[in-house]
Amino acid sequence: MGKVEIDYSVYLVTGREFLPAGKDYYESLEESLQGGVTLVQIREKDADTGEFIEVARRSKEICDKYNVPVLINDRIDVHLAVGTAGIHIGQTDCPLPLARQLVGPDAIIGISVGTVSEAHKAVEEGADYVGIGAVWPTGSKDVRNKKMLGPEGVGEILDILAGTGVKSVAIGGIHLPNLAQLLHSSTGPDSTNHLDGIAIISDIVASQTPKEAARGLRDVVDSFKRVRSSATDPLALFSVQGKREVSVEAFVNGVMGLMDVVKRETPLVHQMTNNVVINDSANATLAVGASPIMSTHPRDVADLSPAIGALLINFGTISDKEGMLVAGRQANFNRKPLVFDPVAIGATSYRRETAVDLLAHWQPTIIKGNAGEIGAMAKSTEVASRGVDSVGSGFSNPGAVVKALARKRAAVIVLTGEQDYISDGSVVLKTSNGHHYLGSITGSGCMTGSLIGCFAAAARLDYLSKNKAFENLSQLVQGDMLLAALAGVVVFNVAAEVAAERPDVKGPGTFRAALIDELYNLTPEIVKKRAKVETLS
Ligand SMILES: Cc1ncc(COP(=O)(O)OP(=O)(O)O)c(N)n1
Ligand SMILES: Cc1ncsc1CCOP(=O)(O)O
Repeated sequence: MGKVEIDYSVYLVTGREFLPAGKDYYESLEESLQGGVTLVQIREKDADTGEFIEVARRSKEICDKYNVPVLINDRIDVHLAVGTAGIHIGQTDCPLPLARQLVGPDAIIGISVGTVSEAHKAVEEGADYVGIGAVWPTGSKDVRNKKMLGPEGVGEILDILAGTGVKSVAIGGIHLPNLAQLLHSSTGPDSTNHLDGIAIISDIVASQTPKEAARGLRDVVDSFKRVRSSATDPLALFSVQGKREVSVEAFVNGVMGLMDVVKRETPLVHQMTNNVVINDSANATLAVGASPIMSTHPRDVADLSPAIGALLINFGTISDKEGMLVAGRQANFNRKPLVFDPVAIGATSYRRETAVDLLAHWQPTIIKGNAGEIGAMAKSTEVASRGVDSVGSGFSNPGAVVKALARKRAAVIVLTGEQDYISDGSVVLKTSNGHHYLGSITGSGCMTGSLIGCFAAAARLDYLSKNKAFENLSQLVQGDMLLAALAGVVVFNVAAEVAAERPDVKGPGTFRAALIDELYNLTPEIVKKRAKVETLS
């Protein structure tokens, strides 16, 4: 007979105890199938054997109408009694080799894994698929004593599965707002090694409208898979109008265009930044024509999210972690660009842990840092940091570092320094503007982050004014975020050059004031004349 062909895209794990009041289980199951659930696991934690068999039998009848296979949680006897496609077992259930003997070669066996070594064992023992989790906290299972994997942990397990033929779903705390983040951030750098699907209890079962809930999840998974299988643009993290022209002229023209858009649209740029630079960042934002809002309270940032053009999270003084968690999640949910500036991330273990925690909860669109910060993000030992500064001579091949990190993180990476390197994982740009005074004032990197936020907001608005919203539902944001990052870097550095040349600028103090003036006075034509941009790939 052979194994049943399984589509793991949206895998419903049932749970009668999570149904909303008054909702019938079988009705909910059928609606979720109509919404696009591709696989169902019957999970009955409190039912007697007879009741479990009856629920599984009736559930299978409904699933058969939609050609959707059924698996049984834990209970091999129920699987055999009902004749389902297979079973799902946990680490403390019947050992996989014994389960295989009992169910035979054609049954599907899935096993839960939460560590790399469990994944290795699952591969060796011939699992058909693994359920990787828990990704995030969940109310549907007691996982309090287990380490939450986050998307990065899921990615580490996916690396083990590469080339083995073992399929994968992630489980635990997955909902529509964090789904695109999970899919992108768990994917390996070569873009082929991604989740086959997601396993869901509450987002579907606890919904009054399971059909819509399942449909929403399925649309995102489908578009993610479509984009990932496209040979032309495997990353496709954000939308660019038409095919990108990779030429210096096109990029500089694009920067000029975004300068106009910021002035015209005056986007609101929410900045959670450190208290050393807050005033300079707000003034730099105003100077280019955008509007800053520097709010930090978790309740306030959640309310703000729908209204903002972009969010900047700069954790220089890390005092607002709760607010940063909420703001980032909301930005992902509302599909607003999120610029992450992991200031001095390599300097302390608290900073590293905070970054890991933040990145487990939201997906940045653009990550900006100096060599020490990007080195820490890339887990490179080539460049170390001391406080907020980098030490050492820098990366031997900075272009390769930003490109690899962009692919790994599914984000645009900006490496600032004497030369700046920017990549979306496909194109690498190098810019060489700026002035040494920038190293003599505090907050120049932070202001660059703020401006990247302004241009990211503009890029999104520009895209939305010319295109339909979200044709590709797995994309995190719309608009050309590589261009936005370039604009932030070039505009800031060109303004610094112009400011430094002024006769009234005598040193860092006068330079700082002149910098804001020159950001304010900067025209696209000046940028065109002065921009030193190269394409490296
Ligand atoms: C697809 C999928 N992945 C993981 C689990 C969890 O299984 P287990 O660890 O056995 O815990 P229980 O579900 O039995 O509580 C799952 N059920 N499905
Ligand atoms: C069964 C299970 N195993 C790990 S997390 C989990 C619960 C998933 O439920 P939800 O989708 O509601 O978070």
